[in-house]
Amino acid sequence: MTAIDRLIGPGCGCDAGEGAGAAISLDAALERIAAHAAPVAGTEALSPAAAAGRILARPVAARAAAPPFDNAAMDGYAVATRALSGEGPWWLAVTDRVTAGQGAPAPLPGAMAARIFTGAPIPPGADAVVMQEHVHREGDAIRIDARPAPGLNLRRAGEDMAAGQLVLDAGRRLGPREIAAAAAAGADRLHVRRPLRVALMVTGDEVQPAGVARAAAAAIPDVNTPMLAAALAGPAVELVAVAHGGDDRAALTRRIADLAARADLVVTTGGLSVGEADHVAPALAALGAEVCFAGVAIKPGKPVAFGRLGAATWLGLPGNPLAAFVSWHLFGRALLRRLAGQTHPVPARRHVVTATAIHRTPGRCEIRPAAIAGCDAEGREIVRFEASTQSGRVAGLPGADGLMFLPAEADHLPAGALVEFEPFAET
Ligand SMILES: Nc1nc2c(c(=O)[nH]1)N[C@H]1C(S)=C(S)[C@@H](COP(=O)(O)OP(=O)(O)OC[C@H]3O[C@@H](n4cnc5c(N)ncnc54)[C@H](O)[C@@H]3O)O[C@H]1N2
Ligand code: MOO
Repeated sequence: MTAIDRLIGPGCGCDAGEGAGAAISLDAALERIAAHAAPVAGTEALSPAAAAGRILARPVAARAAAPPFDNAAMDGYAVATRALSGEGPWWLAVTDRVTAGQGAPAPLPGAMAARIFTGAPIPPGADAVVMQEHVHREGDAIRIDARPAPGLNLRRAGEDMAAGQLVLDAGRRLGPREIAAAAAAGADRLHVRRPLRVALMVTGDEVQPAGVARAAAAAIPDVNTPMLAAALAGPAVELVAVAHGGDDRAALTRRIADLAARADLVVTTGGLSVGEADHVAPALAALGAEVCFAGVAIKPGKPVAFGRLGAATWLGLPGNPLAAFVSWHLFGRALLRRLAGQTHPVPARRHVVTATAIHRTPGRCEIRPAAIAGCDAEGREIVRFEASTQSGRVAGLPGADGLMFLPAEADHLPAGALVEFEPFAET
């Protein structure tokens, strides 16, 4: 009998035999998230600046060529190279002054020059800009000693983007790089997904806000609420509720039902294990949740669970803070991306080598915080880490650069073993 009675309800489509038994693999769990979480409906149109951090719902194509007209790449003098006859030096009268932002300049008559500034439109007839440092100016004339090549210091219309060119696919998270491209494409409105409504609930009577916990016997400071609120902070998420569920099962059940009615995603921590005081799974069962997995063969994070509760999605993280952190990193972020419609691939894991030997109990894929500590003689990154994984300890997290993955079957890995590593940097 599993902790959750109604594993894999109708419509979920998961493999009931596998899901209801032992913990499934990390990859199988990620596949179930991909298969059973769908992007939420609802989009809005925002200016590029206001869309920062949101997920693009429609592709962006260039409204016009970028740059829109030929313009100067340097401050200097626009000239017509074909009008420079014979050998230099050439003396040219300066007939015009063209600044960035002014209207269309007059055509350049033959062997003359126009003073021009970076970004200013190139006068018709000119085909090169000579930098002012390469010109000798006397009064209203300039002397050029070396023949400029046609196209010198010119930025041609459309050389960055052609009109109509696809610049961004739907599903991209809009960071500074994407917003730069969208703005250059002339987009004044970007269609983005509405923010995801997320409710967060930690459980356990012993878990209290830090100030309360200091004063109370047998209480511990709540790590998971601030940690997950920080992980969720950002324009693509609206944190609609931050709740604390106590160890009263009926009250907890009502609270979860309330959160599920208000949120696209309910994230709980704790109460997932097998003790009588672990009430989250029974509460979910009482509410008729469809559970796609409950238990993944990873360490830490084994009890992590995922399913649906009415129209909401539920992610149950273990209470131990490192287990909650790791399972959020692996599954929470994948689930958020999926619900938010973010389809652009995130950077893949890379390979690194271990600084020291590892002895461990095989069985679960182990995910251990690790810090990059330099490179070996072959240029491979070396990682350092603590001697064992303790799912209640988080003191080492600030010193880590990412998570390393130790294969489930490995009981001994020598120093210098090749392992997978996923950096913490935004993915
Ligand atoms: N008999 C068994 N016991 C346990 C098993 C098992 O298979 N059989 N699994 C262990 C594993 S692995 C984990 S991980 C934990 C997960 O337990 P829960 O998800 O039910 O979490 P809790 O029991 O509620 O809490 C565990 C631990 O974490 C502390 N905690 C909880 N919430 C917070 C918070 N917000 N901030 C800081 N610390 C928190 C809590 O006080 C407990 O010490 O179960 C093992 N047991
Ligand atoms: O799976 Mo638990 O998260 O090891 O402590």
